Amino acid sequence: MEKVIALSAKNISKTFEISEDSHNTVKHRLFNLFNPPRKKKVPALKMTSFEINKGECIGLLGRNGCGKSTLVKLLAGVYPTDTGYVKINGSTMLMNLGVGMSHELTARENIYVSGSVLGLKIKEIDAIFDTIIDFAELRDFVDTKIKYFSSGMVARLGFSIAVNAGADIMFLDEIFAVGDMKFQEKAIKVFESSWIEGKTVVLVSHSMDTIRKYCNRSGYMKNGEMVYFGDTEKAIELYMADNQ
Ligand SMILES: Nc1ncnc2c1ncn2[C@@H]1O[C@H](COP(=O)(O)OP(=O)(O)OP(=O)(O)O)[C@@H](O)[C@H]1O
Repeated sequence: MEKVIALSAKNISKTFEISEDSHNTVKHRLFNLFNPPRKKKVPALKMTSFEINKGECIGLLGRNGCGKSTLVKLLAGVYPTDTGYVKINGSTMLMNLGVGMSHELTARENIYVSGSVLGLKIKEIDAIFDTIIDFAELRDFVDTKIKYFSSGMVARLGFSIAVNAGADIMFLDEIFAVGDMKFQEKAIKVFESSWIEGKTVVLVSHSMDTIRKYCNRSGYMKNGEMVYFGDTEKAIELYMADNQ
């Protein structure tokens, strides 16, 4: 079968500038009038390029803070890149714990907003609305603002929207940590039975079993750098060596 490119990242990078000392009280500000807060640059993603083919499931591995979430946010267009560009062929959706949800809106409103962002028409959202609510097991909370939800409930709603309204390219950041054990089993079942087929997936996970099971290629990152992008077993080997 001919390969179709779903996503191509060319020379992308991202550096954050953070203030080391916030000086946020009046006293602090007065005493530090001539001593402004120090800025620190965090190179969260150093220059990298790669391509992902349609239908591939790509794993992203690396220790805490190595830049995995920053990379998926750049690919999904949540952050602009400092350099280079990301070319996307299809609709995208980023899923992690609660991202993209507005806490001032109810579950119902969030479903309509997320569905519209994914390009669905109101009628199309109407058609999948009940399935989303039932899968998330949130029937009693349809018209409750999600700021009153537990983090697991928000995550379940996000997962259910992603499963039922899903985009062509899915960025899944530690999704199997969503909800309680019963929900996790359900999430894995739906991921395996229907979802992974035909979708392009970028999967961030600290679970080697998950990466090994689903990903044909993987990226291994260290200190903001994509050290390796290719065979999953090799990426796992490098990650394991980094954890010694
Ligand atoms: N919005 C932000 N503003 C400033 N610094 C940030 C921001 N987001 C991430 N960083 C920094 O960028 C670096 C990479 O963070 P990132 O969240 O991408 O790592 P990660 O590999 O996803 O980590 P984890 O496995 O813990 O989720 C870290 O040093 C982090 O402190």
